[in-house]
Amino acid sequence: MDNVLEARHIDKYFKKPVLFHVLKDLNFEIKKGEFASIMGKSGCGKSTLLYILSTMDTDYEGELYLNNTLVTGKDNQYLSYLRNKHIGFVFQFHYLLSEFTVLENVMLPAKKLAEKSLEEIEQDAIEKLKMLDIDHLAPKRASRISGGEKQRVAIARALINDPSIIMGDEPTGNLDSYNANNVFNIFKRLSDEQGLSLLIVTHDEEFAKKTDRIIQMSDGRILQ
Ligand SMILES: Nc1ncnc2c1ncn2[C@@H]1O[C@H](COP(=O)(O)OP(=O)(O)OP(=O)(O)O)[C@@H](O)[C@H]1O
Repeated sequence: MDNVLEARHIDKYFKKPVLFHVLKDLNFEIKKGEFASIMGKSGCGKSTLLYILSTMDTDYEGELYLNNTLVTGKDNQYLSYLRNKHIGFVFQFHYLLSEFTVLENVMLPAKKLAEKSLEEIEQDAIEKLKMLDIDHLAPKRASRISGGEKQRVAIARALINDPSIIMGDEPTGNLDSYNANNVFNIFKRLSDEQGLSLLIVTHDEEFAKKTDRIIQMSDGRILQ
């Protein structure tokens, strides 16, 4: 099996203020190298699903597999390690540390993982920045670069531990069409050339149409 991510019978309830069945028997998988998008009206459960798939929310029913390993029921320490090693995140807002340099920001998740020397981590970070054509930004403070550049730095940071999958919540939501297209092209290249899997929540239909597959959600379900 070549599935990077597999969701089986995922149900989620919010218990307050009233019992609310937000995700209803979701089943799907993301294959190695697949570039998928999740679309659906506001409030249909996209972000809730992404929290579960990224192992940040463990309060759900059903099973979640990452790289064919069951992650449901594992303890927080294991999940935190798993997230850092196998999942790269890109959000609508970049969450870079503004007083740190671009290079330092990209290095952070690898420092947290602590599996390589600082020299190796720095080399890896420069390599990721080169891959995204922004190595010239390495010494700049994150507060001193443009919005489009910040999002590319956030992608470099998401790639630093060579994850199996990139998950994004509206990663182009805050960008103009030129920079949004740029981000799409980077994702496409990562999937085509490096076999990286991507799962991106988006409201941008043009973006979604160009991905390999649109997972369409409505009222907590996946439409076939
Ligand atoms: N912590 C919570 N407690 C109770 N209800 C919640 C909670 N978080 C979200 N909801 C509700 O669950 C539903 C799904 O929310 P979610 O944020 O997943 O939607 P979404 O599809 O990502 O929306 P958007 O496109 O606007 O970001 C919404 O009706 C929301 O109000």
